[in-house]
Amino acid sequence: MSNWDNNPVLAIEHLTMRFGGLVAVGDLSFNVGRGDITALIGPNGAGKTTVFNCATGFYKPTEGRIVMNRANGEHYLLERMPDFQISAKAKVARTFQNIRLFGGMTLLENLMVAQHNPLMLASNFTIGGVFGLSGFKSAERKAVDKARYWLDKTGLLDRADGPAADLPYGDQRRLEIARAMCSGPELLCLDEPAAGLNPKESAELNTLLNAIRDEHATSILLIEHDMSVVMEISDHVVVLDYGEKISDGTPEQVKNDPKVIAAYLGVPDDEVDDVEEEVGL
Ligand SMILES: Nc1ncnc2c1ncn2[C@@H]1O[C@H](COP(=O)(O)OP(=O)(O)OP(=O)(O)O)[C@@H](O)[C@H]1O
Repeated sequence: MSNWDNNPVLAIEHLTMRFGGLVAVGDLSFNVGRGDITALIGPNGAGKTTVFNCATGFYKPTEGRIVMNRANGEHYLLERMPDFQISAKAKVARTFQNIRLFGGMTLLENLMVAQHNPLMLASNFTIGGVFGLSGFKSAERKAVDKARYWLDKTGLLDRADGPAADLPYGDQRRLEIARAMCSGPELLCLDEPAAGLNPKESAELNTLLNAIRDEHATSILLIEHDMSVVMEISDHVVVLDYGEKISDGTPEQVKNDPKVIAAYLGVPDDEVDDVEEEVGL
């Protein structure tokens, strides 16, 4: 039995999301294995971002359940939780397809904002911070250390005090990942992390994601169009087309699935062999 069936960190169960008459996601079920890198792939408009938006509290699904199984044995039904609790309690963090950093803030400040919840608690909701109580000071020191750790891990430490908006695109993408990691997630959801990266940056991203999985007990669910990234680092691949799952398995299984090839080439299943021969696959 596969790790994702045996030990799921996230279970998507019969998820449906309708926008008026449009079914963006229809009766979708799949698991994300604990400790796996899982890729959610599919042609444009297949429903990938909608799944992310449902799992991270941006959309309330029309139907279905999304269950987060934390390592401490707690279970959370994400479709019932507001987004700030999904991050704080269920320990799910995400990045966006279009980068959303605070451009006018420094890199370090961006990572401190991500730790707002523990800092607010340590400050007794501001009072402790204003009077400089020791509990707050120690929490603040820990938050700075954590921010510096992730800046180092993402190769951005030497720019810690510069504005985020001045970073090149690839660095901004890594800063978004560092910011998400500062919230201590057990599941990290990445929406097209390799988009716009050059081959060297893509290879560095692969190393970073492997390190996050292996050294920080964080499972990863990513949406990605770059097949070199997907095939190289994923343990598990789920393929969507028109809001439905058409394939689910190891990268090798999915790569050779005629339904997947047909969806990507935009041809019916029974014409796949002919088209493959034509394009030299
Ligand atoms: N807020 C919304 N209101 C109406 N329709 C939406 C909304 N969000 C998504 N859709 C529609 O749902 C379908 C799935 O979109 P979604 O963005 O989830 O696809 P995707 O697989 O992430 O695509 P891409 O790879 O292009 O990012 C599309 O037809 C899209 O137009």
